[in-house]
Amino acid sequence: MVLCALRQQVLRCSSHCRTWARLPQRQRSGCVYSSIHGFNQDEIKEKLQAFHGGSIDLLKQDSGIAVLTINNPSRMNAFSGSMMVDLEERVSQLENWPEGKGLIVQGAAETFCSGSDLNAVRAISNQQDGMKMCMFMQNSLTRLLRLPLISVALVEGRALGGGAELTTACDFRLMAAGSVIQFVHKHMGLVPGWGGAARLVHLVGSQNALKLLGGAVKVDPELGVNIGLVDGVLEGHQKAGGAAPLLQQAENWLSRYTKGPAPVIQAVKKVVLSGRELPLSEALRTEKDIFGTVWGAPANLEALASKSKHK
Ligand SMILES: CCC(=O)SCCNC(=O)CCNC(=O)[C@H](O)C(C)(C)COP(=O)(O)OP(=O)(O)OC[C@H]1O[C@@H](n2cnc3c(N)ncnc32)[C@H](O)[C@@H]1OP(=O)(O)O
Repeated sequence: MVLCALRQQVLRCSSHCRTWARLPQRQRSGCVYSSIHGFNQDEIKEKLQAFHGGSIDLLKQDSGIAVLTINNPSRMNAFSGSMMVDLEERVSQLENWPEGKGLIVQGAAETFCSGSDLNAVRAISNQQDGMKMCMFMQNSLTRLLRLPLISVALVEGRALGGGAELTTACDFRLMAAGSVIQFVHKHMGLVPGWGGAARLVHLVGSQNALKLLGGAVKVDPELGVNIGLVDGVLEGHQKAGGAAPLLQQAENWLSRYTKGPAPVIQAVKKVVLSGRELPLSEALRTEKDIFGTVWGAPANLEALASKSKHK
Protein backbone atom coordinates (compact mmCIF):
# COMPACT_ATOMS: atom_id res chain seq x y z
CA MET A 1 0.00 0.00 0.00
CA VAL A 2 2.73 2.45 1.03
CA LEU A 3 4.92 1.44 -1.90
CA CYS A 4 1.96 1.82 -4.22
CA ALA A 5 1.35 5.31 -2.86
CA LEU A 6 5.00 6.23 -3.36
CA ARG A 7 4.96 4.84 -6.88
CA GLN A 8 1.99 7.03 -7.61
CA GLN A 9 3.79 9.95 -6.02
CA VAL A 10 6.79 9.70 -8.30
CA LEU A 11 4.48 9.47 -11.28
CA ARG A 12 2.68 12.62 -10.29
CA CYS A 13 2.26 15.35 -12.92
CA SER A 14 2.48 12.82 -15.73
CA SER A 15 -0.31 12.17 -18.17
CA HIS A 16 -0.74 8.74 -16.56
CA CYS A 17 -2.62 10.09 -13.61
CA ARG A 18 -6.00 8.42 -13.78
CA THR A 19 -5.11 5.98 -10.99
CA TRP A 20 -3.46 8.83 -9.14
CA ALA A 21 -6.58 10.95 -9.21
CA ARG A 22 -8.55 8.16 -7.56
CA LEU A 23 -6.22 7.99 -4.53
CA PRO A 24 -7.09 9.85 -1.32
CA GLN A 25 -5.32 13.20 -0.97
CA ARG A 26 -2.92 12.10 1.80
CA GLN A 27 -1.72 9.11 -0.18
CA ARG A 28 -1.32 11.22 -3.28
CA SER A 29 0.88 13.66 -1.43
CA GLY A 30 3.36 10.99 -0.34
CA CYS A 31 2.70 11.34 3.38
CA VAL A 32 3.94 8.75 5.86
CA TYR A 33 0.99 9.13 8.26
CA SER A 34 -2.73 9.37 7.58
CA SER A 35 -5.94 8.65 9.47
CA ILE A 36 -5.20 4.92 9.44
CA HIS A 37 -2.26 5.69 11.75
CA GLY A 38 -4.55 7.71 14.05
CA PHE A 39 -3.20 10.94 12.63
CA ASN A 40 -5.51 13.93 12.36
CA GLN A 41 -3.73 16.67 10.44
CA ASP A 42 -6.34 19.38 11.00
CA GLU A 43 -6.26 18.86 14.76
CA ILE A 44 -2.49 19.26 15.10
CA LYS A 45 -2.46 22.17 12.63
CA GLU A 46 -4.91 24.04 14.83
CA LYS A 47 -2.79 23.39 17.91
CA LEU A 48 0.45 24.43 16.19
CA GLN A 49 -1.09 27.66 14.87
CA ALA A 50 -1.38 28.89 18.47
CA PHE A 51 2.44 29.14 18.69
CA HIS A 52 3.06 31.90 16.24
CA GLY A 53 6.08 33.89 15.13
CA GLY A 54 8.19 33.92 12.01
CA SER A 55 7.23 32.59 8.60
CA ILE A 56 8.30 30.26 5.83
CA ASP A 57 8.62 32.31 2.66
CA LEU A 58 8.49 30.92 -0.85
CA LEU A 59 9.78 32.66 -3.95
CA LYS A 60 9.15 30.87 -7.24
CA GLN A 61 11.47 32.23 -9.93
CA ASP A 62 11.17 32.22 -13.72
CA SER A 63 14.36 30.12 -13.84
CA GLY A 64 12.36 27.22 -12.36
CA ILE A 65 14.41 27.46 -9.16
CA ALA A 66 12.41 28.37 -6.03
CA VAL A 67 13.84 29.73 -2.80
CA LEU A 68 12.29 28.66 0.51
CA THR A 69 13.39 30.84 3.44
CA ILE A 70 13.14 29.88 7.12
CA ASN A 71 12.40 33.30 8.54
CA ASN A 72 12.42 33.86 12.29
CA PRO A 73 15.67 35.78 12.91
CA SER A 74 14.92 36.90 16.47
CA ARG A 75 14.95 33.18 17.45
CA MET A 76 17.80 32.13 15.16
CA ASN A 77 15.15 30.86 12.69
CA ALA A 78 13.70 28.36 15.15
CA PHE A 79 10.48 26.69 13.95
CA SER A 80 7.44 28.12 15.72
CA GLY A 81 4.19 26.12 15.47
CA SER A 82 2.77 28.43 12.80
CA MET A 83 5.99 28.00 10.78
CA MET A 84 5.46 24.23 10.84
CA VAL A 85 2.01 24.83 9.37
CA ASP A 86 3.49 27.31 6.86
CA LEU A 87 6.03 24.72 5.75
CA GLU A 88 3.31 22.20 4.97
CA GLU A 89 1.48 24.80 2.87
CA ARG A 90 4.63 25.80 0.97
CA VAL A 91 5.36 22.15 0.20
CA SER A 92 1.82 21.83 -1.22
CA GLN A 93 2.49 24.86 -3.43
CA LEU A 94 5.73 23.30 -4.68
CA GLU A 95 3.98 20.00 -5.39
CA ASN A 96 1.72 21.92 -7.73
CA TRP A 97 4.36 23.78 -9.75
CA PRO A 98 4.63 22.27 -13.24
CA GLU A 99 7.40 24.70 -14.27
CA GLY A 100 9.55 23.90 -11.21
CA LYS A 101 12.97 22.29 -11.52
CA GLY A 102 14.97 23.17 -8.43
CA LEU A 103 14.65 24.36 -4.85
CA ILE A 104 17.03 26.11 -2.46
CA VAL A 105 16.20 25.99 1.26
CA GLN A 106 17.93 28.73 3.24
CA GLY A 107 17.64 30.59 6.55
CA ALA A 108 17.10 34.32 6.90
CA ALA A 109 19.69 36.71 8.31
CA GLU A 110 22.83 34.63 7.89
CA THR A 111 21.90 31.57 9.89
CA PHE A 112 20.07 28.40 8.86
CA CYS A 113 17.76 27.15 11.63
CA SER A 114 18.08 26.43 15.36
CA GLY A 115 15.46 23.64 15.34
CA SER A 116 12.07 23.74 16.95
CA ASP A 117 11.12 26.80 18.95
CA LEU A 118 11.85 25.84 22.53
CA ASN A 119 8.90 27.92 23.77
CA ALA A 120 6.51 25.83 21.65
CA VAL A 121 8.33 22.64 22.64
CA ARG A 122 7.83 23.44 26.33
CA ALA A 123 4.12 24.08 25.77
CA ILE A 124 3.52 20.79 23.96
CA SER A 125 5.95 18.64 25.95
CA ASN A 126 3.24 16.07 26.75
CA GLN A 127 3.49 12.69 25.02
CA GLN A 128 0.41 12.95 22.76
CA ASP A 129 1.15 16.39 21.38
CA GLY A 130 4.80 15.49 20.85
CA MET A 131 3.81 12.46 18.76
CA LYS A 132 1.36 14.50 16.69
CA MET A 133 3.95 17.20 16.01
CA CYS A 134 6.48 14.50 15.11
CA MET A 135 4.09 12.89 12.59
CA PHE A 136 3.16 16.27 11.12
CA MET A 137 6.79 17.26 10.57
CA GLN A 138 7.74 13.82 9.23
CA ASN A 139 4.94 14.12 6.69
CA SER A 140 6.02 17.61 5.58
CA LEU A 141 9.72 16.79 5.36
CA THR A 142 9.07 13.50 3.54
CA ARG A 143 6.95 15.39 1.02
CA LEU A 144 9.71 17.99 0.72
CA LEU A 145 12.28 15.32 -0.12
CA ARG A 146 9.86 13.64 -2.56
CA LEU A 147 9.16 16.82 -4.53
CA PRO A 148 9.89 16.39 -8.24
CA LEU A 149 12.47 19.17 -7.86
CA ILE A 150 16.21 18.91 -7.27
CA SER A 151 16.65 20.47 -3.85
CA VAL A 152 19.60 21.86 -1.96
CA ALA A 153 19.94 23.12 1.61
CA LEU A 154 22.11 26.24 1.75
CA VAL A 155 23.62 26.13 5.24
CA GLU A 156 25.01 29.39 6.55
CA GLY A 157 25.63 29.82 10.28
CA ARG A 158 24.05 27.07 12.37
CA ALA A 159 21.73 24.18 11.53
CA LEU A 160 20.84 22.73 14.93
CA GLY A 161 18.46 19.98 16.06
CA GLY A 162 15.42 20.08 13.77
CA GLY A 163 17.42 22.48 11.56
CA ALA A 164 20.01 19.73 11.00
CA GLU A 165 17.13 17.32 10.25
CA LEU A 166 15.74 19.77 7.70
CA THR A 167 19.03 19.74 5.77
CA THR A 168 18.65 15.98 5.29
CA ALA A 169 15.24 16.49 3.64
CA CYS A 170 17.00 18.05 0.64
CA ASP A 171 18.78 16.17 -2.13
CA PHE A 172 22.02 18.11 -1.56
CA ARG A 173 23.67 20.24 1.14
CA LEU A 174 25.98 23.21 0.55
CA MET A 175 27.80 24.78 3.50
CA ALA A 176 29.29 28.24 3.77
CA ALA A 177 32.73 28.46 5.32
CA GLY A 178 32.40 28.71 9.11
CA SER A 179 28.96 27.12 9.27
CA VAL A 180 27.96 24.12 11.42
CA ILE A 181 25.43 21.29 11.20
CA GLN A 182 24.84 19.71 14.59
CA PHE A 183 22.33 17.10 15.69
CA VAL A 184 22.12 18.46 19.25
CA HIS A 185 19.18 16.22 20.17
CA LYS A 186 21.14 14.14 22.69
CA HIS A 187 21.92 17.27 24.65
CA MET A 188 18.18 17.95 24.82
CA GLY A 189 17.47 14.39 26.04
CA LEU A 190 16.02 13.58 22.61
CA VAL A 191 16.68 11.78 19.35
CA PRO A 192 15.65 13.13 15.94
CA GLY A 193 11.93 12.75 15.32
CA TRP A 194 11.40 14.64 12.07
CA GLY A 195 12.86 11.73 10.06
CA GLY A 196 16.40 13.08 10.35
CA ALA A 197 17.96 9.90 11.74
CA ALA A 198 16.56 7.64 9.02
CA ARG A 199 17.66 10.05 6.30
CA LEU A 200 21.08 10.56 7.91
CA VAL A 201 21.77 6.81 7.87
CA HIS A 202 20.98 6.77 4.14
CA LEU A 203 23.29 9.72 3.53
CA VAL A 204 26.37 8.87 5.60
CA GLY A 205 25.91 5.22 6.67
CA SER A 206 25.02 3.89 10.08
CA GLN A 207 28.56 4.18 11.54
CA ASN A 208 28.85 7.87 10.80
CA ALA A 209 25.22 8.51 11.77
CA LEU A 210 25.85 6.88 15.15
CA LYS A 211 28.89 9.08 15.68
CA LEU A 212 27.05 12.29 14.70
CA LEU A 213 24.01 11.55 16.87
CA GLY A 214 25.80 9.82 19.76
CA GLY A 215 28.42 12.55 20.04
CA ALA A 216 26.23 15.49 18.99
CA VAL A 217 29.23 16.24 16.76
CA LYS A 218 29.66 19.71 15.28
CA VAL A 219 29.94 19.06 11.54
CA ASP A 220 31.98 21.76 9.82
CA PRO A 221 32.24 21.92 6.01
CA GLU A 222 35.42 19.81 5.90
CA LEU A 223 33.99 16.98 8.03
CA GLY A 224 30.69 17.24 6.15
CA VAL A 225 32.42 16.71 2.80
CA ASN A 226 34.59 13.89 4.17
CA ILE A 227 31.63 11.82 5.39
CA GLY A 228 29.46 12.57 2.34
CA LEU A 229 26.91 14.73 4.14
CA VAL A 230 27.93 17.87 2.30
CA ASP A 231 28.14 18.28 -1.47
CA GLY A 232 29.94 21.61 -1.75
CA VAL A 233 31.53 24.42 0.23
CA LEU A 234 30.70 28.01 -0.63
CA GLU A 235 33.09 30.90 -0.31
CA GLY A 236 32.87 33.32 2.56
CA HIS A 237 29.97 35.10 4.15
CA GLN A 238 27.23 36.83 2.22
CA LYS A 239 28.84 40.14 3.10
CA ALA A 240 32.46 39.16 2.37
CA GLY A 241 34.08 41.14 -0.41
CA GLY A 242 34.90 39.35 -3.66
CA ALA A 243 32.75 36.23 -3.43
CA ALA A 244 29.28 36.27 -4.97
CA PRO A 245 26.38 36.28 -2.48
CA LEU A 246 25.82 32.80 -1.09
CA LEU A 247 22.36 32.46 -2.62
CA GLN A 248 23.81 33.31 -6.03
CA GLN A 249 26.60 30.75 -5.51
CA ALA A 250 24.00 28.13 -4.56
CA GLU A 251 21.89 28.95 -7.64
CA ASN A 252 24.95 28.65 -9.87
CA TRP A 253 25.82 25.30 -8.26
CA LEU A 254 22.28 23.97 -8.66
CA SER A 255 21.76 25.29 -12.21
CA ARG A 256 24.12 22.69 -13.67
CA TYR A 257 21.55 20.06 -12.66
CA THR A 258 18.42 22.03 -13.53
CA LYS A 259 19.43 23.11 -17.03
CA GLY A 260 16.83 21.80 -19.50
CA PRO A 261 13.04 21.47 -19.78
CA ALA A 262 11.07 21.05 -16.54
CA PRO A 263 9.42 17.72 -17.52
CA VAL A 264 12.86 16.17 -18.11
CA ILE A 265 14.41 17.52 -14.89
CA GLN A 266 11.36 16.37 -12.92
CA ALA A 267 11.63 12.94 -14.53
CA VAL A 268 15.32 12.78 -13.53
CA LYS A 269 14.39 13.45 -9.90
CA LYS A 270 11.56 10.91 -10.04
CA VAL A 271 13.68 8.02 -11.37
CA VAL A 272 16.32 8.69 -8.71
CA LEU A 273 13.63 8.95 -6.03
CA SER A 274 12.09 5.62 -7.02
CA GLY A 275 15.55 3.99 -7.08
CA ARG A 276 16.29 5.45 -3.66
CA GLU A 277 13.05 4.45 -1.97
CA LEU A 278 11.51 1.44 -3.71
CA PRO A 279 12.57 -2.22 -3.88
CA LEU A 280 14.27 -2.99 -7.20
CA SER A 281 11.34 -4.59 -9.07
CA GLU A 282 9.01 -1.79 -8.05
CA ALA A 283 11.66 0.81 -8.91
CA LEU A 284 12.16 -0.71 -12.35
CA ARG A 285 8.43 -0.63 -13.11
CA THR A 286 8.24 2.97 -11.91
CA GLU A 287 11.26 3.90 -14.03
CA LYS A 288 9.51 2.39 -17.05
CA ASP A 289 6.41 4.48 -16.39
CA ILE A 290 8.43 7.67 -15.93
CA PHE A 291 10.39 6.87 -19.09
CA GLY A 292 7.01 6.71 -20.83
CA THR A 293 6.31 10.32 -19.90
CA VAL A 294 9.43 11.67 -21.66
CA TRP A 295 9.73 9.23 -24.58
CA GLY A 296 8.42 10.97 -27.72
CA ALA A 297 7.64 14.10 -25.71
CA PRO A 298 8.60 17.54 -27.13
CA ALA A 299 12.13 17.68 -25.61
CA ASN A 300 12.90 14.20 -26.91
CA LEU A 301 11.58 14.94 -30.43
CA GLU A 302 13.47 18.24 -30.53
CA ALA A 303 16.73 16.52 -29.56
CA LEU A 304 16.20 13.85 -32.21
CA ALA A 305 15.48 16.47 -34.89
CA SER A 306 18.62 18.44 -34.04
CA LYS A 307 20.84 15.33 -34.47
CA SER A 308 22.74 16.41 -31.35
CA LYS A 309 26.24 15.03 -30.68
CA HIS A 310 27.52 14.55 -27.14
CA LYS A 311 31.19 15.48 -27.59
C1 LIG B 1 13.46 18.79 16.85
C2 LIG B 1 14.25 18.94 18.10
C3 LIG B 1 14.86 20.33 18.26
O1 LIG B 1 15.03 21.03 17.33
S1 LIG B 1 15.22 20.81 19.85
C4 LIG B 1 15.85 22.44 19.66
C5 LIG B 1 17.31 22.39 19.39
N1 LIG B 1 17.85 23.71 19.35
C6 LIG B 1 18.39 24.31 20.41
O2 LIG B 1 18.41 23.79 21.50
C7 LIG B 1 18.97 25.68 20.16
C8 LIG B 1 19.15 26.45 21.44
N2 LIG B 1 19.79 27.72 21.16
C9 LIG B 1 21.13 27.87 21.16
O3 LIG B 1 21.89 26.95 21.39
C10 LIG B 1 21.63 29.25 20.91
O4 LIG B 1 20.58 30.17 21.04
C11 LIG B 1 22.27 29.40 19.49
C12 LIG B 1 21.31 28.95 18.38
C13 LIG B 1 23.56 28.59 19.44
C14 LIG B 1 22.60 30.88 19.22
O5 LIG B 1 23.40 31.36 20.27
P1 LIG B 1 23.74 32.94 20.34
O6 LIG B 1 24.34 33.34 19.05
O7 LIG B 1 24.51 33.15 21.59
O8 LIG B 1 22.33 33.66 20.40
P2 LIG B 1 21.26 33.60 21.56
O9 LIG B 1 21.36 32.34 22.34
O10 LIG B 1 21.29 34.86 22.30
O11 LIG B 1 19.92 33.49 20.68
C15 LIG B 1 19.30 34.62 20.13
C16 LIG B 1 17.83 34.54 20.49
O12 LIG B 1 17.30 33.40 19.80
C17 LIG B 1 16.61 32.57 20.74
N3 LIG B 1 16.67 31.18 20.29
C18 LIG B 1 17.70 30.52 19.74
N4 LIG B 1 17.38 29.28 19.46
C19 LIG B 1 16.08 29.14 19.82
C20 LIG B 1 15.15 28.06 19.78
N5 LIG B 1 15.47 26.86 19.26
N6 LIG B 1 13.91 28.27 20.23
C21 LIG B 1 13.54 29.48 20.71
N7 LIG B 1 14.37 30.54 20.79
C22 LIG B 1 15.63 30.36 20.35
C23 LIG B 1 17.36 32.78 22.05
O13 LIG B 1 16.55 32.40 23.14
C24 LIG B 1 17.61 34.26 21.99
O14 LIG B 1 16.42 34.93 22.32
P3 LIG B 1 16.45 36.22 23.31
O15 LIG B 1 17.26 37.24 22.56
O16 LIG B 1 17.10 35.77 24.55
O17 LIG B 1 15.00 36.58 23.48
